[in-house]
Amino acid sequence: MPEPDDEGAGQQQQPKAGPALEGLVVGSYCHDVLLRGGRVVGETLGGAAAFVSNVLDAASPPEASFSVVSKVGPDFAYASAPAPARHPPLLCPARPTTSFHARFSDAAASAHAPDRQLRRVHACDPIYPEDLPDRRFAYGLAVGVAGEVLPETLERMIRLCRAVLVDAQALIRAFDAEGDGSGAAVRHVALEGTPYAGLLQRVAFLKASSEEAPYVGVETARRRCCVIVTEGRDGCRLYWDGGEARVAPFPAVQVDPTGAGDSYLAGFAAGLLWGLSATDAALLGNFFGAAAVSQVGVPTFHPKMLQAVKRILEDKAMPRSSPCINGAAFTFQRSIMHDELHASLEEAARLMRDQSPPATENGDGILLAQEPTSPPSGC
Ligand SMILES: Nc1ncnc2c1ncn2[C@@H]1O[C@H](COP(=O)(O)OP(=O)(O)O)[C@@H](O)[C@H]1O
Ligand SMILES: O=P([O-])([O-])O[C@@H]1[C@@H](O)[C@H](O)[C@@H](O)[C@H](O)[C@@H]1O
Repeated sequence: MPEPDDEGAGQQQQPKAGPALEGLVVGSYCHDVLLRGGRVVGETLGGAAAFVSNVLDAASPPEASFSVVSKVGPDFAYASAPAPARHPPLLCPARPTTSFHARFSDAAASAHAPDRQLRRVHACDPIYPEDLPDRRFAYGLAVGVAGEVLPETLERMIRLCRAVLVDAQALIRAFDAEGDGSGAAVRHVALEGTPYAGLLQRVAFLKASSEEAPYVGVETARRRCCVIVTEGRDGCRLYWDGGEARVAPFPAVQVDPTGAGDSYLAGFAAGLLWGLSATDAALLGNFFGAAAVSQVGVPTFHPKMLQAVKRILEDKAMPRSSPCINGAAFTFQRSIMHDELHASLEEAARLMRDQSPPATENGDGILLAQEPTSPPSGC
């Protein structure tokens, strides 16, 4: 696992030490407009920073903390929402808040939402290296959605953080302005051809959806860092140099796929913070990804469900001093308690489902409710 990378830092001032288990989340909050069949059916707080902060605040170990570096314009409409209120963004007075239109077809029903057509309508300023706090962190999450995490910013994150986890959408998105005022269509470019490719060797985990995976080049990337491919309702797979694992999902009735990948990555990071191996931590990723799709926008978690999850993690996780996110090296393989952990979390997931009203198509609902998925047999 990479140490905070001091490459080239010799001639620069060394960053100060930070709290033992402090994380750094880098990516901007945004405005999301959800359209179904051309009709606006939802306007919500968005941006990976919102979904990630939501899960880390809910599921991190008590001794962990994190800072968020995010940028918004004076038009930001969600300053009082829990995540931005707890982790205030930087204000860019001369720029609009980043905003996306997520268009779904009338018949949208897929967990991967391949028919989710994204358009970036506004983009706030990028996040520059100098915007990052000058201190060391146990881990960093590079979670840009609109290209705001620049290569030089990711490079500085690598120097500041003991381990960096990256969402591929921060690296491989391109934006094709249509010129008709409807914003820029979001498409993907091959990671190998971007300025980020050379940084992969110094990243600990790279997460990509199955739609993004072909642009990442899993077989090449896995030789540089652990690659996680999320597969919607089918869970996820981990690929590292020397092994791979499939991790079963949790049942969910999908009403809005937005933020599933973001919530997954935050749940995964929280699992590492609890001392779980990467394959076991992926269960927590699947758990919070499933929670995210069960609600429109940034999900709220029932306190009883969170209590159950924390009891499980306190009971099953390794002592936090174990070599994981703040140790010498990551453990990738599933542990002997993997299946038991899945079963316990599934019990907690039932609490969440019992507490939230069934998803229905009621005009305000984003997408058709889906039958809860029954997880396939273990890996
Ligand atoms: N319909 C669903 N049912 C259960 N879990 C889901 C569903 N959709 C997503 N998830 C969970 O969220 C994770 C991320 O979702 P995915 O759609 O693959 O990512 P992204 O949002 O980046 O496209 C999945 O690996 C899975 O664990
Ligand atoms: O759904 P997901 O891929 O995990 O992440 C989403 C981004 O892809 C999207 O650009 C943004 O507008 C949403 O708020 C959310 O962050």
